[in-house]
Amino acid sequence: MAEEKSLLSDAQSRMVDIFDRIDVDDDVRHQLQQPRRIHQAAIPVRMDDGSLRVFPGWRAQYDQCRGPSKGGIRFHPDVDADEVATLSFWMMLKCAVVNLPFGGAKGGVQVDPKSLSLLELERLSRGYIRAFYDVIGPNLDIPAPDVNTNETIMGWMADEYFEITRQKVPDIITGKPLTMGGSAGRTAATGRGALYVLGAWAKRQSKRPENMTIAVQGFGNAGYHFARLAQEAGYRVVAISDSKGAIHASGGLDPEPIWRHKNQTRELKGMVYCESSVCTETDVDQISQDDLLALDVDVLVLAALESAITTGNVDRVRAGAILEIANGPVTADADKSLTSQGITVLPDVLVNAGGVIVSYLEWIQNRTGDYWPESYINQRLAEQLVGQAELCFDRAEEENIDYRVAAYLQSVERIAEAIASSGTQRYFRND
Ligand SMILES: NC(=O)C1=CN([C@@H]2O[C@H](COP(=O)(O)OP(=O)(O)OC[C@H]3O[C@@H](n4cnc5c(N)ncnc54)[C@H](O)[C@@H]3O)[C@@H](O)[C@H]2O)C=CC1
Ligand SMILES: O=C(O)CCC(=O)C(=O)O
Repeated sequence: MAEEKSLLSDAQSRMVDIFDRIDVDDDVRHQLQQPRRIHQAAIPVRMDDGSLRVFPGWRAQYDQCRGPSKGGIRFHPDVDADEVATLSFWMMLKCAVVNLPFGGAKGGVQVDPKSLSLLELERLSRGYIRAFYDVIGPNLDIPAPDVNTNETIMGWMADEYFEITRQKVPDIITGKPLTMGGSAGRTAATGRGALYVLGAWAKRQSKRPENMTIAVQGFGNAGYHFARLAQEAGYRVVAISDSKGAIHASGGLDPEPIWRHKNQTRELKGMVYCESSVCTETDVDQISQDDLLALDVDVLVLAALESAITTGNVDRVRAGAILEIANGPVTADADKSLTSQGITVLPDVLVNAGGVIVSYLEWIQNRTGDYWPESYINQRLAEQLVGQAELCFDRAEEENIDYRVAAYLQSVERIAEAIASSGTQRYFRND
């Protein structure tokens, strides 16, 4: 079955159509078929009880032809080399689609971070940098947060890098705490950017936020900030899920108190759902996570993990459009099915690029020492992301192609140009 392929082959299968549509040199095709490097390490961690555990970790660098590679670090029990490589491939496409001077990378550790104490988590984070400090760098490969990592972890990692290299180089990692050179606006940037892309698309469709309902799968950094800002912008957020369960209220949910409650109890259930007049507790139903994906809403937001929609559940989707905040939440075969059902998909490489755009702004601030207020960051984010999204939307309309194909074309054309500019002999030196 197609969906038993590795994640990377599934992701790569979308490139066939792209290469058929543009005149790309064979060298480029070959170069984009696999990551340039995947570094792997065993990361030893002394546990609080004195025992030693060793966690496998990876850093994949897909391509660096447009600049140093960029991408987050994920802590999750399912992380493996295939997943990290695939995420680095999507990072490469993402940075190019929004025209950042970066290639693509991603890192990960196979671990359940919820089973670690805070000190164990810090030792693991520092261990990751000890394992990979010589293959990352401000001009080489710049990590950032991803699933189950956050600004605290980026702070520990940056500090470990400073200790090893004896250099205060804040541009080594983005998504850091403000006190260590982090950028205003980075924490909410992925959700905010996704809202900007949704808004630009909705405007083209003459749809108004007040008339649109939204269900959000995944209530972490990206999903929460998206839901909060969407509600503020007038959209009605009617359902939210996380890894433990899902809640639904047709009158609308209030993301902020739900987030506070979740942070205190780690659960979505049993809380005061609304502080505003959106709904009362009795209006809220507990539903299954699968049922959230089948809700009849205007926009289904996928903000959890890869392969949320597969050929196994795609027929249940009733939303008018899908907003992909997660990386790779729809498999290639499921994507074809959505297109044939007439369901619009706003693709991950564009929708979730707000995070890396603000990471880029953080990197610039670190390199210049000139720090900017959040209002200016959000303005730059909007200009860069919406500007590039409009180019994709225009192309999709002009060429009658879906948004993912338009985004991939925009990206691959830029990458191919950079590869061409690097010359044809760089892999053939006798060194
Ligand atoms: N944090 C960032 O800046 C960026 C994140 N992304 C992508 O967005 C997605 C989410 O990332 P973050 O919010 O940072 O991670 P996070 O770790 O903060 O949150 C992930 C959320 O997904 C939920 N989840 C996991 N499995 C689920 C399931 N089966 N059903 C429903 N919910 C489930 C978790 O409970 C958690 O609420 C990932 O695909 C990530 O790669 C993309 C661009 C940037
Ligand atoms: O902020 C960054 O550099 C990368 C964020 C990330 O991992 C992603 O966009 O998937």
